[in-house]
Amino acid sequence: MTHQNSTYKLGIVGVRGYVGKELLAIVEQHPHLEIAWVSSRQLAGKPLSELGLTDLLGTEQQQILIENLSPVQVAERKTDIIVLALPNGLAKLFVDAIEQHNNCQVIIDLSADYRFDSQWLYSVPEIHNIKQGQAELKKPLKISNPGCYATAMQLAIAPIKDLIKGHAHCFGVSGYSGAGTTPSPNNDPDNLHENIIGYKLVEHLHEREVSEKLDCAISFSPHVASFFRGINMTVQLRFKQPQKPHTLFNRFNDFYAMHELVRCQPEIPTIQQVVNTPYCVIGGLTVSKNGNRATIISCLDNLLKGAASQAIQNINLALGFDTSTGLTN
Ligand SMILES: NC(=O)C1=CN([C@@H]2O[C@H](COP(=O)(O)OP(=O)(O)OC[C@H]3O[C@@H](n4cnc5c(N)ncnc54)[C@H](OP(=O)(O)O)[C@@H]3O)[C@@H](O)[C@H]2O)C=CC1
Ligand SMILES: CC(=O)N[C@@H](CCC(=O)OP(=O)(O)O)C(=O)O
Repeated sequence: MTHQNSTYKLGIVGVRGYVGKELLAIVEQHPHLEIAWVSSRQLAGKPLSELGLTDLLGTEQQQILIENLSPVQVAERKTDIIVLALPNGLAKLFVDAIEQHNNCQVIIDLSADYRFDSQWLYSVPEIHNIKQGQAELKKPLKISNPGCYATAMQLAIAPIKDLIKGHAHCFGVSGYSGAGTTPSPNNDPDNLHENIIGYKLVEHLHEREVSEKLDCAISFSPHVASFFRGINMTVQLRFKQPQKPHTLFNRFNDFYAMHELVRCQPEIPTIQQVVNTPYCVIGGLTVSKNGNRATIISCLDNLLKGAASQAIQNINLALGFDTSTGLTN
């Protein structure tokens, strides 16, 4: 039974990473969540203060030691919620152990490993419905958190997907934190200096993710640029029937009216508007004179609405809290 004054214990595997660290910062401010343990191989034995969140952590919390926990050690701890913030391909070892020990209510995986697995809930909370309090019904409730680009695309397309003819064409530009902390050409400062680089120009995993989850054909070309965080997603659409700008704009306003973390505006949104926030801003809707085509832009912070704050939205819903609990002041 969920109580509005309950506190749930949460553990993070992969706390050194960009997303793990954002999660820790949110949990520290959340009224119903508290950190039970955090795991990182490289930072094992170091105090939490090593992560540099000193404004958020009390003096005692700063001294909590980061551990290097094996899958079995993670599973043995009695923890209400376990968040896996690991690179793709590593979750299964942890998931198998957690399921065997049956000590936790919710597992949430940030990677792409379970996005197409019918045993897992996939949820952009404004589009796919996690029923409030669902964690009580199934133990553990397994949630696969959507990808960052995939979230930006789905939020920009969902309200008008039934009007679209052919593919929606999506041109995404991400900050280099999207490529994680493991060195690669896509997060190499020299490579990115004064630069923007396209990659996986067809068949990026998020192309399939959006086409399947939204049941709407899309094509997607990702790019990475020299800024650290944020995604700008420009979506070009053709319509089955000519459309008027105000009809389309009203669709967006109506679709997101009850969802405070998605904002619609006439102006073109920018990454500066969303960085360090849990919001997605959709705007700049421009329709051709004949009404046959339009372009729209969505912007979000890849580490927050694209990952950590969206995970918290899903955890909130699973536990029976309002989706934005702990994310807005
Ligand atoms: N960055 C982004 O914008 C987004 C990322 N995601 C997904 O979230 C997940 C985390 O991403 P991100 O934080 O960027 O990744 P990082 O590369 O920044 O961090 C990865 C984390 O996993 C740990 N780790 C790496 N290898 C292993 C291993 N073999 N065993 C145990 N722990 C390991 C690392 O810590 P240590 O080496 O100390 O153990 C680190 O804490 C990824 O699956 C990513 O695809 C999803 C949406 C957006
Ligand atoms: C700039 C950059 O490299 N971005 C990453 C997206 C990160 C993400 O959303 O990860 P998963 O969906 O794989 O969990 C990429 O294109 O793979």
